[in-house]
Amino acid sequence: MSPSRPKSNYFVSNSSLSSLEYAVEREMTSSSLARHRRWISQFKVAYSQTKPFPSPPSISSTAGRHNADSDVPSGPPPIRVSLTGSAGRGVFATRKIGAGDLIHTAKPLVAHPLLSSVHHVCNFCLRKLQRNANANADAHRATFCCKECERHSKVFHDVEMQADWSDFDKNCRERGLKYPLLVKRLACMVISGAISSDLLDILQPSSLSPHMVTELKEGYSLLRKALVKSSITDEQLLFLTQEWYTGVLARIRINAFRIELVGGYEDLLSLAAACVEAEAAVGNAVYMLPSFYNHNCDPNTHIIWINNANARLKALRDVEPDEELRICYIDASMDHEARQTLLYQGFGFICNCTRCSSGD
Ligand SMILES: C[S@@+](CC[C@H](N)C(=O)[O-])C[C@H]1O[C@@H](n2cnc3c(N)ncnc32)[C@H](O)[C@@H]1O
Repeated sequence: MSPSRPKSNYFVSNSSLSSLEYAVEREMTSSSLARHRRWISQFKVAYSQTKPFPSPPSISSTAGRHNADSDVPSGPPPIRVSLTGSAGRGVFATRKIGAGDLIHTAKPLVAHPLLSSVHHVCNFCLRKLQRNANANADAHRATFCCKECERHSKVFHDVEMQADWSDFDKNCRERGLKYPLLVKRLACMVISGAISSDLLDILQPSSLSPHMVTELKEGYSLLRKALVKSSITDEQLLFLTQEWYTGVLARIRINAFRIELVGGYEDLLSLAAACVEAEAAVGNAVYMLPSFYNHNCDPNTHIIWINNANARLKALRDVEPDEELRICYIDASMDHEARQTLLYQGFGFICNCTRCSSGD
């Protein structure tokens, strides 16, 4: 998604699913429920077929002092997904939530490091590596922060390793594209049998400009070529049509999060440096539940990443039961006109939040 959302399942826990499903069902009329049954069942598929990022290994002083999962509340998250009046589906509080409370965590459906970060972060969870991967090591070998991430990455890594991605990556690098990398990873996950090719269908797609469609055709052709040249069979590639590629990219564009880690003191310093020097992000990821959060320029919720791509949704102020939880997709410090332009060009809507309505 560019402009990137606050610069993102594997998901919440399994136990949360039943309560989420219950909350969704309770809110829907029978006809809208029928329409949404498909995505409810896809929640189940995704929950059962994808593995969550593992808990971080023991925290070292250089990796930061926070344990991203240490204060994860137990039990189902206090939210439900239902239709809003004017912004499609949204996430609502089911009870009072206090300012600063952790609402829920979410693990990526798919994550990928930026090409400039591949040797600096874990190829699975995007955790910063203690030391950069050995520059002399095989440039094609992915790096992982721990054995567990290496094991979990089997859902895409074995397939990724069979193909030569140099042309595909070169195209992304030259054009500054990051979302095709997520599509490539998803395609490898489908080929390995870890996910179904329609996993992202429940997410809202963005519309694509003619320029994007042209760019996309090239990305599709390079992806297909790389896989066809490898030992992947024609049968395994049946799903990989241009229509599939376009549908996935259109959903990623509007639902992906740009991940900036705020681990420890060192990360804070590098973030500060990145503000003036270069890219602060380490990668991009798509989640399920966080994709249903709508935008507000004065949000009551925010999403943060501490040590890795596991997202944490936190309340910024007290939230009442049934109040919609909204995050800010863009840099809220921009002026009114810049925010409106970015939201319209990136997400296709005109923001009429209280702040925008007052011209602030
Ligand atoms: C990430 S999705 C959010 C979930 C989405 N409403 C759904 O039904 O899946 C982003 C899309 O939601 C809608 N949206 C989000 N915030 C909005 C807002 N403040 N006003 C109008 N539409 C909004 C826009 O269509 C936007 O492209």
